[in-house]
Amino acid sequence: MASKPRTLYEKIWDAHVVETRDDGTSLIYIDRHLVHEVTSPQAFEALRLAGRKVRRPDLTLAVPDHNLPTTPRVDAAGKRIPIADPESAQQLAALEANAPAFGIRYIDAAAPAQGIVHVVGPEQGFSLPGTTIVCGDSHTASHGGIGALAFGIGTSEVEHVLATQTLQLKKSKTLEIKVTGSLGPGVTAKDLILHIIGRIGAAGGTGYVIEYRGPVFEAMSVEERLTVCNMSIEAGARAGLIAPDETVFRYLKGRPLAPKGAEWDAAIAYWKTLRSDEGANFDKSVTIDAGEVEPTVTWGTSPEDTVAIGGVVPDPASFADPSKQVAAQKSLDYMGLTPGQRVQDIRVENIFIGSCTNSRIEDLRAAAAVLKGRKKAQNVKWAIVVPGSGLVKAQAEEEGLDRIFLDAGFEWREPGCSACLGMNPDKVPPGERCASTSNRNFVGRQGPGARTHLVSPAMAAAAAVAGHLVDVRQFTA
Ligand SMILES: CC(C)[C@H](C(=O)O)[C@@H](O)C(=O)O
Ligand code: SF4
Repeated sequence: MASKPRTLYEKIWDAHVVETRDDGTSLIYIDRHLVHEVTSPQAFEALRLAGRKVRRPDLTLAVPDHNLPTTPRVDAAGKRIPIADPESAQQLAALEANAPAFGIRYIDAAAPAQGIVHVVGPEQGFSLPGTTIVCGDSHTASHGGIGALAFGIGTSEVEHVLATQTLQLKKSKTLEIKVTGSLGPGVTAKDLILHIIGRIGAAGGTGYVIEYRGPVFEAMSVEERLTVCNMSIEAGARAGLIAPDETVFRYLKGRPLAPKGAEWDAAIAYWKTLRSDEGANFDKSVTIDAGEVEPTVTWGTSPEDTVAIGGVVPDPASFADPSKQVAAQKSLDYMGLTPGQRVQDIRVENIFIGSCTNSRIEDLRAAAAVLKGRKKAQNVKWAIVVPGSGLVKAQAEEEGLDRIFLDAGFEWREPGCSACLGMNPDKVPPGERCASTSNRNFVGRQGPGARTHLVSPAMAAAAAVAGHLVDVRQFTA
């Protein structure tokens, strides 16, 4: 008898179940564990107190990213410049000490391969198709872009994975997001995922693992797929997945930690089986026409508060749900916006190009293509580009992108999370606006009182030149 058709999620899940208990929870084997400085100190401390070791240090990779200032990390003499903020300095010191003490592979803050953990994983070939990947970080969903079942966990779970290489989990439901047609010129993966979240809502994916399906995703580069899956968590989903294909295999081949030789051939043979079977059943399915997607921005304080660039700030009364009406009014008050205001009239004083959503080489190329030969507007006080990793930075410099950014009036920084969240010195001042390529526009996310508009890299670059949110297609037409 033919076996029941399974979704990609079910295939990866089945391959990792160690045991399932009567209450429906399962013990899942974890293939890869990424560790950063913010959510790991207590986990290591607990192991130390219990006298336990890390079960599989070889499957664990640590790299600092959140708290590091993006200013130079070594002085002219090659000496490390200490971090001024005591808490950040302490967390970095803890990771620097814990990694060698527990035998874990560590990428130093000043090493060329350092970067945002979700940029580093795929880049090093640590994140692989069909693996289970966890990290004490919600945007671990990113790695779904290479076909891994990847999701964020809490600090106590970080400890559990370090100690046992397993995790207790309940199986998620499956949500198919099918995108038909193709994206128009100037419309990017970021616009698409913002549009999707606008459609299904910030809780639309709660309880689900999303699989993104259709020709649009098949045509995407790995970088674009990572952008899409990165924001699955902003739709409330546990994880996001795109079936791995030749594009992914080509991307991974030869990466430092990817399999080699016969192991590579065996891996490819397995990875080719990683797609949802014909007739596999999803618990829910949503279809979106790519042709309807415009360059998209957010107007409020939830990633679901999206609007096409040609649109207007919505009237809270226009929402059917009374609680959404209240939330929208609060958002508008915080954002300093009025209903009916044209989105293109919203002036911005800050531009942030970076974060695990949009700091890979293609993102920087897209922004530089708009900025080439142009300058940021007078009213834009602060514009920074923060490459996702040292390798991205080096590649961009080789291509001369740094010159384009600097000539346009941008700062060119060291890799890290930067202004994506206010945990390091890169902050947007209170009451000011930022066109940001990051993934969260929450109250205070980029600093107390900061007002965030989420956009694609090309849209951020266009806003820098115009001094207000603007349709990038005016620049590229
Ligand atoms: C600090 C970290 C735990 C947090 C996360 O889990 O996502 C951060 O990366 C974020 O983006 O808000
Ligand atoms: S770049 Fe932003 S979203 Fe990504 S891990 Fe860092 S803080 Fe979280």
